[in-house]
Amino acid sequence: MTEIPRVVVVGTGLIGTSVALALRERGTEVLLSDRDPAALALAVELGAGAALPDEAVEPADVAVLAVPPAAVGRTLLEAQKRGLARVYTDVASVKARPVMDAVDLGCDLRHYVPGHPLAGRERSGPAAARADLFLGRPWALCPTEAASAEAVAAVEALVRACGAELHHLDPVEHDQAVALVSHGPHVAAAAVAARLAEAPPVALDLAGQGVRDVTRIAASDPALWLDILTANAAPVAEVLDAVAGDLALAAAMLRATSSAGPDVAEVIMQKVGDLLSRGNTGRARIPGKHGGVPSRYAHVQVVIPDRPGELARIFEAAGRAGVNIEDVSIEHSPGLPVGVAELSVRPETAETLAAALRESGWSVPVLP
Ligand SMILES: NC(=O)C1=CN([C@@H]2O[C@H](COP(=O)(O)OP(=O)(O)OC[C@H]3O[C@@H](n4cnc5c(N)ncnc54)[C@H](O)[C@@H]3O)[C@@H](O)[C@H]2O)C=CC1
Ligand SMILES: O=C(O)C(=O)Cc1ccc(O)cc1
Repeated sequence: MTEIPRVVVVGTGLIGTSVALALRERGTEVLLSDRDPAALALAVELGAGAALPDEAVEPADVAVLAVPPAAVGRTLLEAQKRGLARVYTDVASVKARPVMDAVDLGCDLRHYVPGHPLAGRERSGPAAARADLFLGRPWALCPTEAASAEAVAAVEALVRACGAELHHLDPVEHDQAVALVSHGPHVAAAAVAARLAEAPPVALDLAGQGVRDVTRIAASDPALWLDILTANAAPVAEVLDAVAGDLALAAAMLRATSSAGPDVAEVIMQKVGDLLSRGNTGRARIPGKHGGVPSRYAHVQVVIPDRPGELARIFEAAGRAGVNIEDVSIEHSPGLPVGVAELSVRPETAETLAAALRESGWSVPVLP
């Protein structure tokens, strides 16, 4: 029997639907609600749970509010008025503002445990949801002093059921931390990606993995991120000032070196070298860099020629081998004759798939 038999999820976008899918796998009964009927219908179709009826329901163990930060306070108030659950949590990327809103609106703080999973994607909506999104990822809980021990324990059980790692922080400390590790980097990624908006095709054709890595999160929903940045403005501004300072110094040094003699140029460039070295140090301090994020799937990489129908043929070959493809991503640079498809499959089927694809003529690197 699962520790949390019944959960309500309000907001069936990327995060709400991912939470619901993760809990469904553990046998939790999930009721779903969203003001957007299409988002709700798709989440239900994906197997994330059943639609919350309009009439009164037996209170769930926990209600997860997975709506944008500015909507958390009001959504909490409405959910508590309806008596949707015994305990409430949210997943918003900022914590101090939603807590303040909840206080100002007179919400019941004893049964509210603010939370934030540090896992997500650059895509929104239920279609992007994944049951394994939170596996091994940090999930911050920021209970106020008013929160009851039982409420905290219930939300802790929900976080563990999603496979995430618990971190307890104060809301203000949380917001400063995420300014550094999430919100500041987001704006920096957007600034780098914005350079490409008007870049000539000849430059874009040369884009490799580096620029893709640095700009991936720049593809995120601007409306959601405006909400996040508005709610965490001062801490993010501080991080951006520091990044801008480093960039301005690097630009000044690069400009100076082009007109300096070789000896002076070497001294000037040392400043840029210092920044690159500090970058190495900072990057090395990110936990989990060796193990990466745990995933329940094995990943089979296939080199695919850039011609119509190639993916369909791979799927057919996988089907003939009796292997179900759980997910697929493609790395492909326009103009290059080949790309790499990464097929996510259950680990016990990876060798079968690799062998079947090799037999049909595809190049499949040896599995790790
Ligand atoms: N996108 C990400 O990678 C992450 C997002 N978060 C947080 O999770 C929350 C949800 O974000 P996503 O799932 O990415 O967004 P999303 O846009 O995919 O989903 C949000 C859903 O909430 C619904 N919604 C909006 N206002 C509502 C309201 N007042 N009442 C009921 N439903 C409402 C929308 O219709 C939408 O279906 C946000 O607070 C965000 O800060 C947390 C971690 C990661
Ligand atoms: O896409 C990613 O890798 C992210 O890290 C996304 C993300 C966005 C917002 C959050 O509050 C937490 C994580």
